[in-house]
Amino acid sequence: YTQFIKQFLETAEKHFMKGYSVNYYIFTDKPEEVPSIPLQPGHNLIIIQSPKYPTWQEISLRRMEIIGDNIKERFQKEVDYLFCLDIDMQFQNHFGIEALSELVAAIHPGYYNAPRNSFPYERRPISEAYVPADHGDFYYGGAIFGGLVSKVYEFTRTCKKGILKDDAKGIQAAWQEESHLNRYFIFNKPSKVLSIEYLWNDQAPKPPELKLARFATVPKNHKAVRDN
Ligand SMILES: CC(=O)N[C@H]1[C@@H](OP(=O)(O)OP(=O)(O)OC[C@H]2O[C@@H](n3ccc(=O)[nH]c3=O)[C@H](O)[C@@H]2O)O[C@H](CO)[C@H](O)[C@@H]1O
Ligand SMILES: [Mn+2]
Repeated sequence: YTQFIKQFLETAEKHFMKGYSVNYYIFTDKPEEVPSIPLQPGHNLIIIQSPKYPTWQEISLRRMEIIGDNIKERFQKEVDYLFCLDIDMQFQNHFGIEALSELVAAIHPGYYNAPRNSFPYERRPISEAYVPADHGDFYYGGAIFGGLVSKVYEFTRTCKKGILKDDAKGIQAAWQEESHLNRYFIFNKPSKVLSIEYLWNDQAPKPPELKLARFATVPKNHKAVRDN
């Protein structure tokens, strides 16, 4: 996934939080593969060495734990707000402080127009990510969440605990950490819900109601980038 960093950072420099100070924290097990990109004054790139996990599902799941640990160790001293983002993404238009709030989630582009009973929430009651059939308002994407550092901390800690409990039972939620995220936001409402402009799937045709995308997926060859 290090191949996605260049485009992510170059487009972030054009569109993300322009005029504000920004720290980019890149989590990777391959620090030597992080390209050096010229950054604006007041912008910093910090590489955080992370363990290698055997499957893409575990890498994605473990983000909750890694982000939480790092909030405690350093982010809370260094920043006010955090956005936690997938790397296989690019910025395409302005993405600024209008997106900030105490706790922020984004509607998943695949389900913004879908009936609730089609949302891929975790449906097994044995899982900590379980969502009963009569619950849920939106289906959120796992590729972006954020907010005040303290709120993101609480959120990542709760998800991590749920993930570990599931692990002890030998199960993994339907969409890994995205399932735990969705469960959390049903019972702890985000103070801001971002529309599909802020999380768009660029491989899908744009519906007429979407005039522009701000943050969108980059196509990836699953076989080439994933170990499993
Ligand atoms: C658009 C969107 O909502 N995407 C979500 C979706 O699939 P995606 O297909 O977008 O998941 P993905 O393959 O992008 O993995 C999630 C993220 O984990 C990181 N990563 C993953 C594998 C790896 O070998 N190295 C690495 O760094 C990387 O930042 C990547 O962007 O479902 C996943 C469930 O687990 C996550 O919730 C994603 O956020
Ligand atoms: Mn992704």
